Amino acid sequence: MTEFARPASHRPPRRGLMFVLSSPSGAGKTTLSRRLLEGDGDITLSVSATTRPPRPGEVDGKDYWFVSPDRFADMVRDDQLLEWATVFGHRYGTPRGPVEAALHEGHDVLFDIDWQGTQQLQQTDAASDLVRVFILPPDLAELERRLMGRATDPIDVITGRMARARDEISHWGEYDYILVNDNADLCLAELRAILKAERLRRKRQLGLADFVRGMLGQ
Ligand SMILES: Nc1nc2c(ncn2[C@@H]2O[C@H](COP(=O)(O)OP(=O)(O)O)[C@@H](O)[C@H]2O)c(=O)[nH]1
Ligand SMILES: Nc1ncnc2c1ncn2[C@@H]1O[C@H](COP(=O)(O)OP(=O)(O)O)[C@@H](O)[C@H]1O
Repeated sequence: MTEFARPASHRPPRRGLMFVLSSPSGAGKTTLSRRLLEGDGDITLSVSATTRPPRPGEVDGKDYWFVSPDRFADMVRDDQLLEWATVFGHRYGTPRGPVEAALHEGHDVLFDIDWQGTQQLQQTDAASDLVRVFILPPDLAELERRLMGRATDPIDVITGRMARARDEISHWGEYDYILVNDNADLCLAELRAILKAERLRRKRQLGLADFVRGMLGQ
């Protein structure tokens, strides 16, 4: 097959996009986002702030910024969060500074946030930069098996997460893409395909008109 290759230096600069992953707890978004980030130098994770206590193995500043309720309230008051919500009795929010800096530099940003946060981002000026992906489990029994198998939460917390799963899933219609995470390799390949195609959208190619004019000598 013939490839119409363009040298990278001839590519017009691109506008960064906001890649949102939501799912009921346990469907696999943390696993998938880690793998997506590993193989892609153009996208960075938005590390959320949360008042939830760290799970074993979670690292402050990498998985989350673990903050006190008072600190979180200060961040809200000082408008340091792009969006925030209460989930499972704890507060979670997206620090504004790192996201704005990454987008400004033309990098994409990955968000692991719930439907409430996604709705809030949708209402900002950045709505046209949003790509919203919802990840479904194959079924609810498998979701529960994954939460149990992850073994990071006590049984009452797992019960709470299962109770909220239906509510989270009911928001699937607010997303651009719906994936079923049955086979993680397949789901990852689908995520990569979405990201690749979204990056090529005309509206994200800054300076495209100049690029084409230059090509045509106009
Ligand atoms: N709105 C919002 N939701 C968040 C944020 N960070 C995490 N969440 C959501 O909070 C929920 C609970 O996250 P977590 O306690 O890590 O549990 P997990 O989803 O089972 O790994 C998930 O639905 C996350 O997507 C955030 O910054 N904003
Ligand atoms: N496709 C899959 N098949 C089987 N298990 C999976 C799959 N994807 C994720 N898991 C497992 O399910 C559990 C929950 O995944 P996780 O990524 O923590 O979910 P979330 O971040 O959505 O809460 C983890 O133990 C993970 O290894």
